[in-house]
Amino acid sequence: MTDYQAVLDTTLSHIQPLLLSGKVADYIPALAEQKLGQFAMALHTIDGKTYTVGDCQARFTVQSVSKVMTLTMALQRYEDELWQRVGKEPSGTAFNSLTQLEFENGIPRNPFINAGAIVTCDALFSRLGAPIYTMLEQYRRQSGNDKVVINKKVAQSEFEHRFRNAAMAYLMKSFGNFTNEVEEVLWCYFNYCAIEINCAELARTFSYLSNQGYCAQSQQQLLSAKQTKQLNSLLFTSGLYDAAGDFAYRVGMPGKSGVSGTIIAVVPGKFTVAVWSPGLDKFGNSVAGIAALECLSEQLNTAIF
Ligand SMILES: NC(=O)CC[C@H](N)C(=O)O
Repeated sequence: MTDYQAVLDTTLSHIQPLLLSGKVADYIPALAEQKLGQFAMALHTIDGKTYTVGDCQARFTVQSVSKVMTLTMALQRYEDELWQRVGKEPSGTAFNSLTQLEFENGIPRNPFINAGAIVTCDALFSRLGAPIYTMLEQYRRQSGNDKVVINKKVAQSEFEHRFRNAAMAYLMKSFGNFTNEVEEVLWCYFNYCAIEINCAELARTFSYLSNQGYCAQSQQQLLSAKQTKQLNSLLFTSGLYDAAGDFAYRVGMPGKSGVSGTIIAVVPGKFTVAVWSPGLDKFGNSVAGIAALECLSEQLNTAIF
């Protein structure tokens, strides 16, 4: 039996020298208030045990990790139609790039870059009566904490500085790839990004990715085993934007990062792990977070390959 606690403890001592590396995201003023030097990591096994290290009480916003849940909820409601509106290919560009979107006629490369998540949000928006509340409730159920909230200050700050994301959404609208009111969908997207959680809750929330689509916490089959395999494959190729290849090489797991400094990663059939440390590299990925996952993967020797 693997001693996951020992693995996490070793990981923490390994990444200590990196805790002040990188820069906090400053293009969203409310996120710029995060302090360097913080770290938390939690691993949730498919038999329901959670192991933690670092400051697992600390709460942070999920940011782009929300894109995984948005896609999950959209896949519950759409079949192939969704893939007419968003692709499955790695983008090789920054998460907020506009150029490729113009060249490719308003069809984003994949659901894990901003344009792709925003169009997926638009699709979901068309199918939900109360899209923000429904999403929040889903996090509450899956995380096991019915007090999970949206950080309204972050949501508001993102909305006030929405220009790039708004440009993407309007560009998609101009190509006929947007159904609802742009501003309403953006507000919904920012609220999804601003859901506030801690590492242990986050690992539990995404435990279905390691458990063939089944969330034991909420007792829901969120996706079929096949859909889960497909989603993990897309995360592997595109979850870390234009650093997906480097992450695949170093960590060897499907993963998704967010600009709050969080990353989730999955070993199917074993566990989901969540890490958080706010210092980001130039791609917008947590420096200590990637190093921690690399260290974890080396110790366990259970990457998927
Ligand atoms: N990479 C990210 O985490 C980006 C999410 C952020 N809310 C944005 O839209 O810019």
